[in-house]
Amino acid sequence: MLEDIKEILITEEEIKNKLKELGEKITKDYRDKKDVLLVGVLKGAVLFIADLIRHIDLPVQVDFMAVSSYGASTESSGVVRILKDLDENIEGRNILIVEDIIDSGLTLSYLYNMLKSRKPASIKICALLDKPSRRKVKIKVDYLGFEIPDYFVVGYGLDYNEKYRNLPFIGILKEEAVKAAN
Ligand SMILES: O=P(O)(O)OC[C@H]1O[C@H](OP(=O)(O)OP(=O)(O)O)[C@H](O)[C@@H]1O
Ligand code: HPA
Ligand SMILES: [Mg+2]
Repeated sequence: MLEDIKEILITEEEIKNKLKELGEKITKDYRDKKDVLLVGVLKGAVLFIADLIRHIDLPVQVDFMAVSSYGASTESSGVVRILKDLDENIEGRNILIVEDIIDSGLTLSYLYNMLKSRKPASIKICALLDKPSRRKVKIKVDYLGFEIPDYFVVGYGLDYNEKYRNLPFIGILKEEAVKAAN
């Protein structure tokens, strides 16, 4: 796996420090809110949400949605497929969507609008990575880890063709590795 990585963009240590910062900010902002539900977006956000909730000092609940739009490509198909919906009703609840990356923005824009139509009390977005140079639709991010340049990145939950999710850092994939998998 490591031989397919061109460069480490964000180290394990940098991720750890950022999560602490984000968790503290979320704890402060949501202190007076009741019924806070974190919605993790599978599969990419699994590592992020698992580590982030350990830094949130509030009685939050967690649910997941599974969506997929990339498949075995480095370009979004533009079609967001819902593979698993939330288990619970979100009407009147305070929703924080937790995503690993905002690239074209198509996934989050779709999810945000869909969840908003279910009448939550509030809805905000927390994303570990933002690649603004590739944006196709406007997204307002409330909590952001890192802004990154236009590279296809893997690790810490992010995959290419379902591989590399278990790397502990965020790395740039070598172009040969992209070709080899196709
Ligand atoms: O802003 P966008 O261009 O829509 O890209 C971001 C989305 O793409 C990836 O998901 P993917 O479809 O690869 O599913 P996965 O999380 O299961 O890997 C990523 O985890 C985000 O959900
Ligand atoms: O750079 C990326 N890496 C992995 N998955 C992604 N989904 C959107 N952008 C990316
Ligand atoms: Mg993916």
